[in-house]
Amino acid sequence: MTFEVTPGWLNWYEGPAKPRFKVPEGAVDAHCHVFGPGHQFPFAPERKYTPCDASKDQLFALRDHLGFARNVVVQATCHGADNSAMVDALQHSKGMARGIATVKRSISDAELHALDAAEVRGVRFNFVKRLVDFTPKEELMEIAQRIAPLGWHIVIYFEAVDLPELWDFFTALPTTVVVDHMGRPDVTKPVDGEEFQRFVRLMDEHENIWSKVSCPERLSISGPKALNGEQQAYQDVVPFAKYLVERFPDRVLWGTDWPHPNLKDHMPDDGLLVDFIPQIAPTVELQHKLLVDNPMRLYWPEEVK
Ligand SMILES: O=C(O)/C=C(\CC(=O)C(=O)O)C(=O)O
Repeated sequence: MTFEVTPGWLNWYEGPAKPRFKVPEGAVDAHCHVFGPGHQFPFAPERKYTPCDASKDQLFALRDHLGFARNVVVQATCHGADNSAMVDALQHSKGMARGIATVKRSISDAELHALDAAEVRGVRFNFVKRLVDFTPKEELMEIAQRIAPLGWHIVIYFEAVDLPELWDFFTALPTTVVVDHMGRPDVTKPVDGEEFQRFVRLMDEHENIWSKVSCPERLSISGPKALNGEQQAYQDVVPFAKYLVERFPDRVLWGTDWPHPNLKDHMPDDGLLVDFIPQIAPTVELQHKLLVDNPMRLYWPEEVK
């Protein structure tokens, strides 16, 4: 099957810079995706966008180029609940990738166990309205109850304005909960303002809630963009991510978000995105927790003594 990309689609950046920041040995890119290739792993009929292809081999080449050791491959909504492209990536990673799946209530126990055997370690619940149709919360809670005994966790994606309405559901989840992209704060509002502090309170009051301090390129309004060698990219996002890294050093994760679906303005140079990390994790100790200790504890606990 061949697919036409969504009009205006930006392809991922080819030939990224070699990062100046050397990530610690064993670093994990804890948020990235694979798309297709569409002829091998067709995109889902219910998808809200059609991306360009972004294969596992291209993902692993980027991992090596950036100096990372491992990936967490997150099921993207363009593949719906057909996890086969993501699972194929895990199976070709030589144990260096783990996955987050999307599942429906109708999934059988045998299918869940097959995903577990393929090194999936969690499910993603997406509440971003432009990306998915609505799923009733009782269905999601039923899925949560079924995956909890596997030792899996739940990744949630939502926008900051929706947190009040989702709060009770999130805080009732029975597993570790990982929030994508800091709950998508509006970075034109202050760090100590009501909206971001609501998110901080969520993490303060609930020790099972973690955050990815990822996606400055998606959240930034004023830039500058991670292009053309820029070493001080996305200044408006730095205070938000740094705040979380310093306040919750043991519950933060970082990922490239390659291949950066649905960006409209520019496609970042992934090498320069890696150079963003020391801005938000200024010490060697914080960098090691963010890039190695925390993701290893969550995704490869059997390797952590
Ligand atoms: O890549 C991300 O994390 C963010 C996405 C895409 C997405 O979540 C998906 O398709 O599943 C976005 O904001 O468009």
